[in-house]
Amino acid sequence: MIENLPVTIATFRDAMARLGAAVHVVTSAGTAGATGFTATAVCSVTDTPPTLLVCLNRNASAYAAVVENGVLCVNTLASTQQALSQAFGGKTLMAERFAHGQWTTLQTGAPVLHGAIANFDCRIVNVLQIGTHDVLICEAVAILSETESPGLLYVDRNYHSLHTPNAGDR
Ligand SMILES: NC(=O)c1ccc[n+]([C@@H]2O[C@H](COP(=O)([O-])OP(=O)(O)OC[C@H]3O[C@@H](n4cnc5c(N)ncnc54)[C@H](O)[C@@H]3O)[C@@H](O)[C@H]2O)c1
Ligand SMILES: Cc1cc2c(cc1C)N(C[C@H](O)[C@H](O)[C@H](O)COP(=O)(O)O)c1[nH]c(=O)[nH]c(=O)c1N2
Repeated sequence: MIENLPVTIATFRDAMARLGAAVHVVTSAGTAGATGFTATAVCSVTDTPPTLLVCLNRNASAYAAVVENGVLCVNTLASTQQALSQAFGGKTLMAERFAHGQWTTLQTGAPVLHGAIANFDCRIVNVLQIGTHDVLICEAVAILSETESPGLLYVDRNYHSLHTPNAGDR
């Protein structure tokens, strides 16, 4: 039998760090005000109806406002937008986070980031509590997708560009 690692928070995080993930700035606005946070725990659930999930730590400063607003926008970052990931990734004052980037709105009023590779404007339709996190089940009501720019990848605790070299670059 192969010797396995003890399952601790550290071994779980070290193993999870090996998984590459797209980086998103998840924003919200409404009666509780504008808020946002960086997330990699985002996943497609079903296309009928078009549904994503977003995992949000209940200790995050954005948590209460996101749940009260009941809407959010998943802004999937381009490789040139690493500074936004850092600004929304913790500790920065909320007003300062939105000083980075240019913002508009679509259907829900959640801030929509200009230059993202995709924007999913969503209503939160269900919430599951799992441990420290809420799993937000989100139905997309409007989408923008800009396919030209390479995406931003987070893996091994570092950022990378998802630029795929074409034949001319090799
Ligand atoms: N799902 C999440 O809540 C999540 C995901 C990624 C990063 N983060 C946070 O971002 C910061 C930097 O992360 P890092 O990747 O550089 O190093 P890290 O060692 O804190 O995390 C490594 C990996 O473990 C997972 N992870 C980390 N914290 C988690 C949590 N509380 N719940 C579930 N999964 C978690 C993520 O996949 C992460 O990429 C940390 O504060 C981390 O907690 C949180
Ligand atoms: C690359 C990367 C990826 C993630 C995060 C961070 C970073 C840098 N964070 C953490 C989250 O962005 C951070 O906790 C919030 O911004 C809350 O910080 P404040 O409580 O506002 O300081 C995060 N948090 C969360 O609840 N779900 C997630 O999927 C992620 N993913």
